[in-house]
Amino acid sequence: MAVAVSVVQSCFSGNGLRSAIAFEAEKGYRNALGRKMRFSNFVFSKISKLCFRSKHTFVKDVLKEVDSYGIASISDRSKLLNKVSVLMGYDSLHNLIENERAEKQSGMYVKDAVDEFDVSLACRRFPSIILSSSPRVELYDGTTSFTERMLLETQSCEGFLSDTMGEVQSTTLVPVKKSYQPVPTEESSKKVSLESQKDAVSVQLSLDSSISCIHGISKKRCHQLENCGFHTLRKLLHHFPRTYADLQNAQIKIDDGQYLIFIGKVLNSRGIKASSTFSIFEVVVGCEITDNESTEHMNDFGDSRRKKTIYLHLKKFFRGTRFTSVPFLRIVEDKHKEGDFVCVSGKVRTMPSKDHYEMREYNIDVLKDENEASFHAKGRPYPIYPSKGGLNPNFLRDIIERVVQVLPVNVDPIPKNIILDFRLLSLQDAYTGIHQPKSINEADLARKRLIFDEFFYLQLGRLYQMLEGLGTQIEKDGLLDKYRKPESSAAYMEEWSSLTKKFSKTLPYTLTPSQLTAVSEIIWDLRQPVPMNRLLQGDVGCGKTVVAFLACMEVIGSGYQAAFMVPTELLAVQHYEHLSNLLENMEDFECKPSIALLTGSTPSKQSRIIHKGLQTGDISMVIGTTSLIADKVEFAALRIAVVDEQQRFGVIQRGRFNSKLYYTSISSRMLATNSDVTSKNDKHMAPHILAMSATPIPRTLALALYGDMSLTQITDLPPGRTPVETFIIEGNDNGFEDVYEMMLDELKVGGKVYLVYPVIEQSEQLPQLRAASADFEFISNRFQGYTCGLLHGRMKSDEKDEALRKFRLGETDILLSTQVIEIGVDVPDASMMVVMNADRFGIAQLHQLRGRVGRGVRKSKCILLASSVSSLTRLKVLGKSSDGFYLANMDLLLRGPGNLLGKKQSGHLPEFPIARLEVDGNILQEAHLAALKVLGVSHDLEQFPLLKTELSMRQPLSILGD
Ligand SMILES: Nc1ncnc2c1ncn2[C@@H]1O[C@H](COP(=O)(O)OP(=O)(O)OP(=O)(O)O)[C@@H](O)[C@H]1O
Repeated sequence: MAVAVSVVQSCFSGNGLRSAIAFEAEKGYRNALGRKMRFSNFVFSKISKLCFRSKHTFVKDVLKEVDSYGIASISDRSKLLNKVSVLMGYDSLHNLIENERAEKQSGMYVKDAVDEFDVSLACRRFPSIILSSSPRVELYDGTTSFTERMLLETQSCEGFLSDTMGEVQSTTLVPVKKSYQPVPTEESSKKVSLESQKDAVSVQLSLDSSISCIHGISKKRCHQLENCGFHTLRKLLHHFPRTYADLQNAQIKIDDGQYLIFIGKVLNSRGIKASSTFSIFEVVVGCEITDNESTEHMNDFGDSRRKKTIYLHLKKFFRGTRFTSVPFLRIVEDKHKEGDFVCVSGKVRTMPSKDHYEMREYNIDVLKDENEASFHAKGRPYPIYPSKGGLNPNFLRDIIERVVQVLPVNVDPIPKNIILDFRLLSLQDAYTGIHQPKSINEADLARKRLIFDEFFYLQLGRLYQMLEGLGTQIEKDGLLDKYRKPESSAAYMEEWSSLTKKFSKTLPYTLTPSQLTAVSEIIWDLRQPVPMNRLLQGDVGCGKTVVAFLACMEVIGSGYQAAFMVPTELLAVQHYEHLSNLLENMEDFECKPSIALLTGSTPSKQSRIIHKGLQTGDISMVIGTTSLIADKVEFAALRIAVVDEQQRFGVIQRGRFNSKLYYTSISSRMLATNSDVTSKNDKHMAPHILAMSATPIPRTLALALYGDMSLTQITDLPPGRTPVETFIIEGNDNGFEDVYEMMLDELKVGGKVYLVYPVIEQSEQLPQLRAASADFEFISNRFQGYTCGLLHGRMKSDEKDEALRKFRLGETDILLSTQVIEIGVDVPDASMMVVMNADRFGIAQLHQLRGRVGRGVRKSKCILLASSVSSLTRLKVLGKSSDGFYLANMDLLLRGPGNLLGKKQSGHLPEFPIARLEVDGNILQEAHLAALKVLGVSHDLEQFPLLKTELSMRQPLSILGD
C-alpha cells in the first residue's frame, strides 16, 4: 500500500518542480556546473519530499540518479527527467512541458493541479491503487526512517530558481513529528468551519466578508477566485445556477454523465490521506435500483420488475495540511455512518468495475427513515453553474456549497415585516434555495426573493436620493404620498393661471378627460416647492404635445421661462409652427408669450439674439433640439424643461437642464430692482422636468427606467379617430402589385401616402432591402400624375423641412421616407402608410410609424410588407391590436427591453443579474411599494441601519444609469 501512496503523492507534485523541469529541458540542459548542482539539489529535495515515506526501490533509484545529475550526460539527464515526469503523473517529459506551456498560456499558471487531478487516470496507470474497494489506507504515522530524514534535512534546495525564474518555493524540511497534530494558527482559527462554527461565525461573518474566511480554501484558490471577481461571499452567492438538471430516478440502464437521484444505504465512509497536503474522502453507497420497464423477470416476491444493487462512490478531494490531519479525516468519515439511509443526487460516471459508479458532483442528505425516502426520491433540481473566468463550474459549485453552509442566519437587511407582507423567503433561505433547492418550487421562491432584492434596492436608492434632496419633513411626506396616491394630487382648471386658461380656450378642440387630468396633475406639481420629475406617457397621437404646451403656459403665466427639447429639427420646427399658430389665435395680445426656435441650423446671428433673449427673459419659451442644453444657453428664469421623446435623450441630457438653475422669476426680479426686495416665494431651484414618451413603455419598464419619476398616462385618444386598418402582406411580386393597387385607390380619392423604407441606399450586403432613394424613380414612374417627395436623415435640415412642408400642404402626394418620420411627425390628413421590409423594424417602432397615419378624421390604412413568409407571424400582432401598451408588452416579451428601447436608452437600464423585466414586472411593482413603505417609516433609513449599509454597498449611484 505504501507504494500506492507514494505514487499518488508524486502525481500531486507542485508547479515549482514542473516549472523547473520544463525550464531545464527547454534551455537544453545547460552545462554550467553551479546551475546543474542547484537544479539537481532542487529536484532531489522535491522528489525526496514526495517520496520520503516510500521504501520502494524505484524511488530510491530515481533519487540516486538525481543525485548524480550534475555529472550525467545530456541524454541521461533527459532520460532522468522523463522518469521524474512520469513519477509526477505526466505521460512523459514532453507531456509535462506541454502542460506547463498550456497553463502559462491560459493565464492559469497558479492553477492548482490537485483539483484537476484525475484519480481514475492514476489508478489506471498504477494498478496498485484501487481507491474504490481497497481497505482503508493507513494514514501517515511518521514511520520515515532516520536515515531518510537526515538525508532530507541536508538537501535544502532553497532558491534554486531565484536567479532565473523568480519563482522560488521554499521547501526547507523540518524533522517529522512522531504523531501529527495540527497546530491551529492564528489564520486558521479565524476561518470558518463547515459545521461546528456555524453559530459562532454568524456573529462575525457577513456577506461582504472576504472569501479567505472560507474554511480550507488555499491561497492559490483564493487568488484565482479573486481574479475572477469573487472577492466576497456575496459575490460567490450571487453566482447563480445557470439552470437545474431535472434529476431522474435511476433505472437499470445508467449512462455516463446522467444526473440521477438515488436512495440507498451507506456501506463505507472513509478519509484517505494521500499526501501531506492532499486527502480524499469517499463514501460508498449501495442502492437497489429497479428496471421499471422490464416485466419479463419475476423476483422471489413476485414483483414483476428486476432489481439490482449498484455501488456509488462519492468522492471529494481536499488540499491543504489541515485536511490531512487525522482528526479532520475522522470528522469527515463520521459524517456518514455505515447503515445511514441517504438520498444522493448528482452526475454519475461509470467505473471500470461493473455496477460501480463514481460521483464527484453530488448532494447527499441523510434521511430519517424510509418514509422520507419517497419524498426525496421524487427528484430534486440539481444546480448547474456557468463557468467564470476559466474556473471550473464544479469547483464553483463546491465552493458555493461551502459558503451556503456557513451562511449566518442574520444576514437579511430587509425588515421582517416587509418579508412577511410581501411573502418573501428570508435571505438565507433564498441563497440556500437557489443553490441547493429541494424542489423547483423552492428554487422559484428563492429566485423571486433575489429578484425582489434587485428591484427593491433600485427603487429604494432612487427614492432615497429624491428625499435627500428635499428640505422639510412635510415635503418628504408629500412626495411619498404622491407616489402612493398619485390621483390625489391635481390642480383643476379653475386653479390654472389665466394664461393657461386663455391658451386652452384657443385650442380648436376640447381636451380629452385624460389630457385634462394630465394637465391638472402637472400643474399641481409645478406649484410644489420641489422640482417635478414627471413622465408623460401616451399612445401615438393621443395629444401629449398640447398637454406639455399647457404646462409651459402655466409657468410663463407666473413669470418664468420654459424650454421644450425634441430629438429632431423636424419635430422642433413642427412644434414651433404648431404653437405659433395656436398663439396667433389668442385674442389677448398683451400677455402673449414670446417664443423662439433654436436648433443646430439656426443661423449664428439669429442664435445670438435668441441667447440674449433667453438671458434677459425677453423670450419666455424656446423650442429646440439638444442645442438648448449647450453651455452658452443661459436662462433668466427657467422653470420647466419639457423633454420630448425621453428615451432618445437619456438620463444624462435630462439631468443637464438641472444645471440651468433659475434664480428668481422675471417679474419678481424687476420688482426687486425697483424695491430691492426679492419675493420670498422664489427659491434657487432646479427646473421642473416633464419627460414625454411617445413609445408606450410597459409600466414595469418605466419604473425601472424612471423609478424616480412620477408617471402620468394619457389613456384615451381624441374623439373621432378611427382605428387604422392594418394589412400584413408578403413582399413578393404579387404582394407589391396588390399594394400599388391599394395606393392608387387611396391617391385617387385624395389621400396622402407615406412609403417607409428601412434604408436610404441599396446595399450589396443586404440586397433584399428596399431603399428609399433607389425606389424614388421607380415609384415616380409607377404613379405618374402624382408627385413624390423624398425624406431621409442624410438630407440637409432645410431640405427635410421643405419635404415635410410640401407633404403637409399637399404639394406632394407620396412621401418616400426612412424612419426619420417615426417620431412625432404630425400630418393629420396622411391616410396611408406602406412599410417596406417591415420585419426589419421592432413592433413598438412599427406602432410608432403606424401612428403617423390616422391622426385626423380620415380613415387610414397601414400596410406592412414582410420580407419573407416566416416573418409574417411576428407582424400579425400589429394586425390584431392597436393598443400601444399591449404591443410594447409583446415587444418586451419577444425581444427584451434592450431592443424595445433601442441601444441608446437601454444603456440606461440598470443591470439585473437574474431578473428579467419582461416577465418579472410584478415583482418590480411590489418592490416599489416596499421601498415606499420603508421610507415612509424612516426617510433617512436611520431606523434601518442594515438596510442603509446594504444600499450603500449596492452602489446606488450606478443605478441612475449615468
Ligand atoms: N383633444 C383633442 N381633440 C382632437 N384632436 C386633438 C386633441 N388633442 C390633440 N389633438 C390633435 O391630435 C394630433 C396628435 O396630437 P399630438 O401631436 O399632440 O400627439 P402626440 O401624443 O404628441 O403624438 P406622437 O406620440 O405621435 O408624437 C394633433 O394633430 C393634435 O392637434
